[in-house]
Amino acid sequence: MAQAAGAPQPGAGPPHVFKLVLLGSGSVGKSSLAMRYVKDDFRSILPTVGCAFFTKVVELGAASAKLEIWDTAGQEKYHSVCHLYFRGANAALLVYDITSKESFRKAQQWLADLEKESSPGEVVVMLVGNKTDLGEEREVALEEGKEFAQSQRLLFMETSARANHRVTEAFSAVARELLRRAEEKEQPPTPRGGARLALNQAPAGPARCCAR
Ligand SMILES: Nc1nc2c(ncn2[C@@H]2O[C@H](COP(=O)(O)OP(=O)(O)OP(=O)(O)O)[C@@H](O)[C@H]2O)c(=O)[nH]1
Repeated sequence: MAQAAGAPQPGAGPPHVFKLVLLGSGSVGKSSLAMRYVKDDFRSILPTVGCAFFTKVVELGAASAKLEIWDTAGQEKYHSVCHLYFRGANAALLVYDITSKESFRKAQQWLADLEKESSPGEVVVMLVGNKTDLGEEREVALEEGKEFAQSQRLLFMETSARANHRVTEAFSAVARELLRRAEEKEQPPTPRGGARLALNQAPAGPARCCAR
């Protein structure tokens, strides 16, 4: 009998559930990225008040992950409230607008705030430069984003929610890294006390940059 689309494979466990927060200044496109990813839609959205919530199951080969996506308000007046949403986050998309140097500077502050609320390396963070469709107004060079991400050992990608450029790739790359860490945690300890990466340890080697 044909299996319903999206039904779990026999023997596969329930999907891992991960909390992912979208962080960044007002108007950088956090809600638009979430809307594009979850509903494949782009439309004018009012500024977020507090937080919006979406879920999406990502199929990655034999494994699947359920992302609980928390879209936080970027406007300064909501800043203090946003800290509440950081708690228990497994991943963060740290979004800036490539046409706004200020939003890039603020992303660095958001990272510092996130680090205050979590142990080092505990959260998978991807730096996202959004609005690549506005290339002519670009204020933040691709290299600047890449270099900052590398220096902080973050994943990195440039996207356009409007043009649907690399949005799914960004969320999928984060989900893949979350699953990789979860599977690593589930592995039995290696014999003879061999070295194994701690769950909260970033993988060795340079940060994986996915920018185009
Ligand atoms: N050109 C272009 N505009 C975008 C893109 N993503 C978002 N926008 C526009 O940027 C504006 C802000 O988008 P939002 O998604 O509301 O931004 P936000 O970061 O969620 O804003 P807050 O809710 O205030 O934190 C809207 O006018 C969007 O249509 C993009 O990739 N390209």
